[in-house]
Amino acid sequence: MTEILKTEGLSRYFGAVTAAEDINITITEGEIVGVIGSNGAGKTTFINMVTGYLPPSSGTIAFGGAPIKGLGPRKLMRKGLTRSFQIPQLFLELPVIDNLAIALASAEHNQFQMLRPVRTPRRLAAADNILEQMNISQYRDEMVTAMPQGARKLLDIAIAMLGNPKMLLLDEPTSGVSMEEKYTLMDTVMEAVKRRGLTVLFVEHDMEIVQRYVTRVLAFASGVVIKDGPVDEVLADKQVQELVTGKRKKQPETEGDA
Ligand SMILES: Nc1ncnc2c1ncn2[C@@H]1O[C@H](COP(=O)(O)OP(=O)(O)OP(=O)(O)O)[C@@H](O)[C@H]1O
Repeated sequence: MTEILKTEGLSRYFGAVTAAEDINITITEGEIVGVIGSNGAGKTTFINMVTGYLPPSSGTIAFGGAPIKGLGPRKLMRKGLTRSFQIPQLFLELPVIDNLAIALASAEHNQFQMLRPVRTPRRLAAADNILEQMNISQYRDEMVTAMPQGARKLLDIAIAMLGNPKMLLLDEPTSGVSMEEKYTLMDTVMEAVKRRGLTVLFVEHDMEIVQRYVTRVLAFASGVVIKDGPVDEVLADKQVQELVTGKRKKQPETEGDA
């Protein structure tokens, strides 16, 4: 199995706050990995460091065997590492098709070049293709504001998939999405992911979604990975149930405890 992402000793501090500390993980090609943890556990900090949005305080990151620490999001995108956001980063007052064409244009050029046409036939073809795969072609010429939340999430993930990445990091793909829309959204994303053979790491608070779509889980608490393993094993872990899923209450210490 080929290693695609490896972090060693990855840490990030904000003054006295330890947002992430000594994260050592290795992900192999084709894995679908869930990242779980309570609020403030360090999940987004970890994703931000890996995708070039936040410089680590220390540690190393390798993608496809090459060091990537210090590279910005755009360079990482060109190497095949992309992401989506908890709150979709979209131009709300532009048509869906233009959001895709602009994303492609800005990924292709070092600086967004205002005088070049954005809607080229090649970009439109790529955009139409991904809209179809994500089942949102019906919104092609609508403003983003006309889309329900689930469809906006799909558009944001479609943008992340545009440049044919090798690995996709999704920050809470189902947050803000209604119960009825959640499974349809995840089925659509996973079908596109499997068709393209992508490796995926996604942050998720909903344990039903985690159980249904991932094979491996990283559980974060207080900036540290407390458990990394197969989904059933991690979700059954006592410490994970106490600190992350809330399935088990932490037992009060008795007098005899040191
Ligand atoms: N820019 C920042 N400045 C200061 N502290 C920060 C900053 N970003 C994150 N933190 C702190 O780092 C810790 C980890 O935050 P992070 O956002 O990574 O957690 P999270 O697991 O993604 O939480 P959530 O599930 O709420 O999104 C928290 O204590 C948070 O307050």
